Amino acid sequence: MSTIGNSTNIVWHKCSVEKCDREELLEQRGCVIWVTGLSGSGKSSLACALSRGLHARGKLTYILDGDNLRHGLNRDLSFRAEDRAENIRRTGEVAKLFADAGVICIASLISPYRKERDACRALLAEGDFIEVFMDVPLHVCEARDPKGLYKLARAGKIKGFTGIDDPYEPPLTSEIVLRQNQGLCDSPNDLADTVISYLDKKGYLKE
Ligand SMILES: Nc1ncnc2c1ncn2[C@@H]1O[C@H](COP(=O)(O)OS(=O)(=O)O)[C@@H](OP(=O)(O)O)[C@H]1O
Ligand SMILES: Nc1ncnc2c1ncn2[C@@H]1O[C@H](COP(=O)(O)OP(=O)(O)O)[C@@H](O)[C@H]1O
Repeated sequence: MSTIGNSTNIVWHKCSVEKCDREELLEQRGCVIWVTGLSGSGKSSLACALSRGLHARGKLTYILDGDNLRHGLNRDLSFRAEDRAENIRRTGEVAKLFADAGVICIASLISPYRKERDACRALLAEGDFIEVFMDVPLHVCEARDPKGLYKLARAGKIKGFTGIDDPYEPPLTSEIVLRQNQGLCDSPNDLADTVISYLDKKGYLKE
């Protein structure tokens, strides 16, 4: 018997069908691709391009997008530091379940805090958490501003907006860093190809 969090007297129930069996069926390895970066850095665009690219190769993916999760699972959470931390924790746990199902799970959230991202990494086996840092400067994200949120934040109409008056802690040791090249950004499809090549090289797309 054990105590985990607030649950007491709970015992893990193991099934004879395991992750490796599901992976054999799917002909791929389950993992989490964690896409982090400022609002407007291209996380959702990359996630979609990646999902499309992998789908075309016959690989099963699922996207956990911050904005979308806040419509359901995380609808009770605000953008206060502790709620962002809980947002990331929950998403990390869900992503872990998808990876255990054998799915290539793409989580795209601002996830501004290093500590919480690293805690999500720690939930997965070595190598199964692949952090992708959208290293796009604030001024580029702000110029894009597709939802007009930076404008509102600059006008003081949104408080605690990441990059303006709320922190973003860039990753120090991401598996993949996607940044502009001589002031130009590759297209989402080209960026997705970089991630797909990484997955291929690491054996996550085994036929
Ligand atoms: N205060 C504040 N700060 C940052 N972002 C804000 C805020 N308020 C609303 N939004 C919109 O919410 C989207 C980010 O949600 P996330 O769940 O990814 O954020 S976090 O990981 O909990 O920090 C984010 O979406 P993206 O632009 O796709 O990143 C914003 O559109
Ligand atoms: N690689 C890219 N190059 C140029 N513009 C991009 C790129 N990726 C996304 N965008 C544009 O930037 C804006 C924000 O993209 P989005 O994927 O919604 O970012 P995020 O999910 O990080 O907020 C959108 O207008 C999108 O069309």
